[in-house]
Amino acid sequence: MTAATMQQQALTEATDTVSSVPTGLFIDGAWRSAADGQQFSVHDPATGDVVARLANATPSDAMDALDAADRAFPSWSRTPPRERAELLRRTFDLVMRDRERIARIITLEMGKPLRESHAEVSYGAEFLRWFGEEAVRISGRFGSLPEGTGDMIVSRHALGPALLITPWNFPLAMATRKIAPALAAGCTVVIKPAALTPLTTLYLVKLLEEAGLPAGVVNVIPTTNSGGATGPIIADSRLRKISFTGSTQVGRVLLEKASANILRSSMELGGNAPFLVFDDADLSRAVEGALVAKFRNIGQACTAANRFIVHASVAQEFSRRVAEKVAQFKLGSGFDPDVAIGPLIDEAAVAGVDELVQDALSRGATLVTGGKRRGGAGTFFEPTVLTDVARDSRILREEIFGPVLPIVTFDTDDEAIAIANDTEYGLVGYAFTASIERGQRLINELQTGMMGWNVGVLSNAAAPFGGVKMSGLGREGGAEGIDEYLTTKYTLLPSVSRP
Ligand SMILES: O=CCCC(=O)O
Repeated sequence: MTAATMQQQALTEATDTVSSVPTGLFIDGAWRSAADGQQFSVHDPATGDVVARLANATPSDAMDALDAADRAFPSWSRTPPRERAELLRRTFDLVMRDRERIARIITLEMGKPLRESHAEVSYGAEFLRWFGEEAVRISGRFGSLPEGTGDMIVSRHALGPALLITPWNFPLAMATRKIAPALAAGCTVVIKPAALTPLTTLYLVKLLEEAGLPAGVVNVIPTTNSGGATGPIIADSRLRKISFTGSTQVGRVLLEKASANILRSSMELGGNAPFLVFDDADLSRAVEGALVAKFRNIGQACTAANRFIVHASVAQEFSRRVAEKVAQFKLGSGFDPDVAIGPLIDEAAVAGVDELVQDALSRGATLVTGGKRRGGAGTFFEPTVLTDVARDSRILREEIFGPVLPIVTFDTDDEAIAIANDTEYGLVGYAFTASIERGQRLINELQTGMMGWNVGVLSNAAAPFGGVKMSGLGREGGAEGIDEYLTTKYTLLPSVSRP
């Protein structure tokens, strides 16, 4: 079969799959249309075509969702952890059963190449399995006061109803990374998926329903009126937790709103990841790492390497090898099996990336490959490599969120670390060096929540994902992920004399 035939067949299958995605809101265990009957459209970014029309949740729907989550909380938080775990495990099995369908939905609504959508399904499903396993390991402790006058019990409890706001770039994984720990902890949720990519979440909720989800435990409110729908929920004192993944700008607004009721808040915000290549690095491994750290998800990941900081003695060779590979990347529909770079999510994304490239060029950067948007239908930007990027270029300060790889050089370790830390963000850093001492120094001195040492991708359900500085608050995944949905209670009782 030719690539074109395979692409057409995959697109047809995806369109068929979308017809099995519910188009309503899911509130209190039932699918329904929006209170005012309004709908909105979801588009395929590769063609601009409308792929679905969905109910557009109103503020009144949103409050119904919170009511349902609040009503369900007492019973769900007392449901035995093993039962909560088994619901998550059954959902994991159903996601794996339907992985082909889910991958197609992701590519159709978000644009990434189908093989990357498959990788997202595996990655996203793991949060269901991992937190199912964590649900039965929520523990406290017992101790005595140092004075011997009392005994203390430290217990942990589900926080209450949680609002989860997810982004468009990993429509499955960002939903499971929040829903799974919340449910494992005993919290109930209202989830608002990104209006650009709500189909994957709706399909996931259909699977949760099939797995036996009790009414009200998960409620979904796709909407184009994000602030209008979530504002009243955040202002309601029954809500006890907010978890958001998205831009620092929006995170700051949500934190301000959340401060009114002193809400427990998890914020997974922007990044500006440095990618350091030292003179002792294995260059083949560094090039391989650079390609995945930059071009995974078409560069649209908060973890995407944003600034390539390369030792002057290897910069020319590194740039040559990277550019040679990038120039071969095929740009096109994610359903084409040969495509490495799909469309950006929308017009605004293309315009934003273009502006950053133009700014860098105007300050003297050299364009090695790519550099412009592709004409015709869809929102495509060529995979691009820039060298000699001036330090004051916007592209080194702002999150690119697109397939552009800018390279700067350094001479000393001190200089490399200073450049890497010269940002308000601190999500992840990548470092390629064979030196253990240098790696250890970087662990201590890179101002980030995560570090990839000789690897270009590090996301995993078992790992605590999160940042420092303006990259956010809290951790998702790992043993730490469930803590975000639990509160700690200390109880003191008089000590009794023990033998
Ligand atoms: O874009 C944010 C999430 C990226 C990831 O989980 O690897």
